[in-house]
Amino acid sequence: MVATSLNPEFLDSIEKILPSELSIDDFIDYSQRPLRRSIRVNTLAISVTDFVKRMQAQGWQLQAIPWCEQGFWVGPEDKLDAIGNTVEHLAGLFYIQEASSMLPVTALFQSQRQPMMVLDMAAAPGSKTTQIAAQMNNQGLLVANEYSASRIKSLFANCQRLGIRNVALTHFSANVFGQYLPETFDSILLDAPCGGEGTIRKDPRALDNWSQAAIDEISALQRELIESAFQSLKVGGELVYSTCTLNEQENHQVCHHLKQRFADAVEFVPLDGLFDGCDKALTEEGFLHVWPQLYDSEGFFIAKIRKTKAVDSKEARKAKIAKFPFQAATQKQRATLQQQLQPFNLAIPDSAAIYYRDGDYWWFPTEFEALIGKMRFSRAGIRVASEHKKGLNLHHDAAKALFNRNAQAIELDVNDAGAFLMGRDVEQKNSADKGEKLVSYQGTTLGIVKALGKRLKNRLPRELVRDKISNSNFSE
Ligand SMILES: C[S@@+](CC[C@H](N)C(=O)[O-])C[C@H]1O[C@@H](n2cnc3c(N)ncnc32)[C@H](O)[C@@H]1O
Repeated sequence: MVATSLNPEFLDSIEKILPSELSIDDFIDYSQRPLRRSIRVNTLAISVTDFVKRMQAQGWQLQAIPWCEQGFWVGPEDKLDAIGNTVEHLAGLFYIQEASSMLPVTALFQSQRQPMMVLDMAAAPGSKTTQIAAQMNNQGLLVANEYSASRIKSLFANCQRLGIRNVALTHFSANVFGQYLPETFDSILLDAPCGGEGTIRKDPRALDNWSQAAIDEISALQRELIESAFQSLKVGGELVYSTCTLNEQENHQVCHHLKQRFADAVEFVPLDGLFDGCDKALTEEGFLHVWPQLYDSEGFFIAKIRKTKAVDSKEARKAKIAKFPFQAATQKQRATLQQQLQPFNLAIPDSAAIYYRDGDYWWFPTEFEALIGKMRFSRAGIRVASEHKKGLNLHHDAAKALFNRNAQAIELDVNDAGAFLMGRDVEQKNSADKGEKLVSYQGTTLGIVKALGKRLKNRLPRELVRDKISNSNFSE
C-alpha cells in the first residue's frame, strides 16, 4: 500500500470490499487528489447552449459530464476562482454541484416519466432538489424535507436563487412520511444522511473519526428512512436511494433490508444503460457503486427501486396541525394581482392556486392543495406580491420565478448588475422611469427596483445581498 495519512482503519475496511479489478493504491491516490470543479446549468433560467456560449466567451472551458445533460466540469483551474460570486451564479444560471452527486436525479428521471408528486426526503442544501425542480420544469409538486433547522435556510435560499416555484418545504425527521402521507408520491429521492466516506477528496480529515459503531448507528436510521420512503410511494412509483458513502452496510444492505421487509413489492430497477461507461460501477443487483477512481469524482452509491404492490404501512397517523392560515383568493383579488403583473408582461395561469394571508398573495403548486391539513409545511410555492398603502408590491421570488423572455425589464450592464447584487442603488443617467421595475442582466432577471427617474432604488431582499462579486469582466 502507498504511504498515506488517511485513517488506517477506514482503509482496511475499504480493502475488504474493493472489487478485485480495482486497486487500493489507486483508491488512495484519487482520494488525495483535489476534486475537479463541476457545475449544473439551471435550465429554468437559461438553455444549456446559451449558457455554454456565454461562459466560453468569458474564458471558461466546459467539459460535458456523461451522466447529466446539464452538467459540466469547469476550468481552467488556475484562472477561475470564486465562481460562486459571479453575477451568473448569483442570478441563478448555474448550481455548483459535484459531478457524481448529479447521478441520483438522472436515475430518478431515467424512464422519461413526468412525475407530478415528488418527495426529496433529506434535501439540504438543495443540489438535488434544484436539479429535480428543473427536471419537472417547475410543474407539479416537489416536497423538499430537511431535518436540520440551520440547513433548511440554505435549502430555501438555493431554491429562491434558482427561481423555483413548485417546492413545498417541510422540517421533520423523514421517518414520518410513511405515516403522514402513505402512498402519495410518484417518485421519491432518499439521499440519506450517511458516513460520507465518498467525500474525502473535499475534506481529507473527514474520516479521522471513522468508526464501525458510527456506521451501525447511521445504517439503523437509513433502514428506518427507506421503509418510510417506500410506504409513502404510490404503487408503480419509483424510489432512488443514494449516499455519498462507500461501505455496503449503509448502501446495498439498506436496500436488501427493504426487500426483506416488503418482499415482492420491492423490485430493484437495474441502472445499466444510464450512461456510457456506467457498467464499470454496476453491481450484480443493478445498483451503481461509484469508486472515486472510476470517473475521477467523489464516491457515491445509487439504487433505484420500484413499488409493485401496496404494502402494510405502520398505522397511518394524522399529523396534529393548526388550522390552515391561508384563504383562497377571491376573483377580485386574483384580478387585482393579474393587473399588477401586466406592466411587467408577467402572468400567472388562470388555474393557479392563489392564496391570501395577512396582505400577502401566494401561488401554491396546484398539487399542494391535496396535502393541506395532512402535514405541517414550513413554506409552499412563492410569495407573489404584498399589499401596501397604494396597491401591491411585486415580490422578488415572483420576479425570479415568473420571468420569461418577453418580460419588461431594465437591462443592466455588468457593473450595474454587480452593484445591484451588492445591494446598491443604480444610477441611470438618461432615464425618466418611475415606479416598480424589473432589472435584468443579459436577459436574466436579477430582481426588482423602484425607479425614481435617474436612480433605481435597490429592492433586493437583504439576505440575498453579497459583499463581493467576482466576474472576469466585472470591475468595481
Ligand atoms: C446527504 S445530505 C443531503 C444532501 C442533499 N440531498 C443535496 O443534494 O444537497 C443528508 C441530509 O439529511 C439530513 N438529515 C439528517 N437526519 C435526517 C432525518 N432523520 N430526516 C431527514 N433528513 C435528515 C442532514 O441534515 C443532511 O442535510
